[in-house]
Amino acid sequence: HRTGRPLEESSDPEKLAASFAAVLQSVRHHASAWPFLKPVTVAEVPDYYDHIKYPMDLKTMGERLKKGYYVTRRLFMADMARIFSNCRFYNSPETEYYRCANNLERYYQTKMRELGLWD
Ligand SMILES: COc1cccc2onc(N)c12
Repeated sequence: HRTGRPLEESSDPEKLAASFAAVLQSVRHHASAWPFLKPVTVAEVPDYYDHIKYPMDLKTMGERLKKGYYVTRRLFMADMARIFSNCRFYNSPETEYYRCANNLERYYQTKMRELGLWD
């Protein structure tokens, strides 16, 4: 639960980064996060980068967070959405990957709402 001013009004970048870190941490620990924990390798998927021009993963997001890249909600939400859209673009709907993307995205949105970061 949340206390104090609604987060979306807080312009405090440190508070925002702390909230993004909390969302990222819980998303990383979700059972459906395993395909997204680190970049897809060419070894695993030789043609992946012929199809996916803007790859993203949770490890890269953690690095960006540490570097202070996520100065707005929009930047954080764009990278997270990219993880799911890449997965649903590359994989067919009946695959385990596609199901993981949908499950994890639902959980992510719930966490964002809990922190007053959604809409
Ligand atoms: C290990 O992750 C994968 C392996 C194979 C295809 C994939 O599409 N999206 C992924 N995250 C993925």
